[in-house]
Amino acid sequence: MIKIEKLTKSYPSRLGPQYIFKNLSFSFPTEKNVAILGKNGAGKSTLFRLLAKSEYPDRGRIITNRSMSWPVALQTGIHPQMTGRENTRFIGRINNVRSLGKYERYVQEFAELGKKFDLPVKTYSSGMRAKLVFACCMNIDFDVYLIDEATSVGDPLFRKKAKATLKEKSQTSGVIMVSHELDQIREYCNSAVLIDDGKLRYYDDLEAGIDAYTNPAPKQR
Ligand SMILES: Nc1ncnc2c1ncn2[C@@H]1O[C@H](COP(=O)(O)OP(=O)(O)OP(=O)(O)O)[C@@H](O)[C@H]1O
Repeated sequence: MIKIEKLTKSYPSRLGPQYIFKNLSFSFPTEKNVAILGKNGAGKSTLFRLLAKSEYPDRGRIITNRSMSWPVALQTGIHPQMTGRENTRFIGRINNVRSLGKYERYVQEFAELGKKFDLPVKTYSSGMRAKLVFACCMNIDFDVYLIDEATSVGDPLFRKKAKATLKEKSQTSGVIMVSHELDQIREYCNSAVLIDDGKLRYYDDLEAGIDAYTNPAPKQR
């Protein structure tokens, strides 16, 4: 169960508070993989951050009994001064990974960083950092993976592996995905939530959701 209850979220601005969601209530289906759709600025990333609890609402709450990954592309929780290995252990610990040694070995192998796994992350290229975060996330068994453009991680070889891993996860766990790439969405999702004007509309059929997103009905004046 992932339930949004009477949630309000705004950001301060010079024009006064900008409301993204006002008193929003919504239930995510748990047996489906959900694509979050909406035009630029609709609030997809904001919703993602709220789901991941990396941001808090002004009012209201999100209730869930499912474990959710952090949004992979955000790279939150990575400490530049710490090495890849230290970051891996830290992430494992805060996510209650049982066998930290095994987790560390899996991440090291998956991330393909070689000796640099023992160097501070601040010395990594952006692709290396992204690979580390992706490896840390995919090697934890979450109920739901929050995916934001994550399959564009790394070089083409790594990307192939990232896609295959994500495909496997999408068949055994839940996926909530934000992407403007419809091909990517079709690969991992089978339903959609369309954000429009601060409201969420659920489409049990992905294609119906994509159609509503790409061919919006004219707005009433
Ligand atoms: N930290 C912030 N401070 C102020 N305003 C913000 C902040 N983050 C987002 N916003 C505003 O909230 C609204 C929703 O932004 P969000 O990034 O969630 O949209 P999005 O649907 O993910 O857009 P895109 O498709 O362009 O990535 C936008 O109007 C944006 O300007």
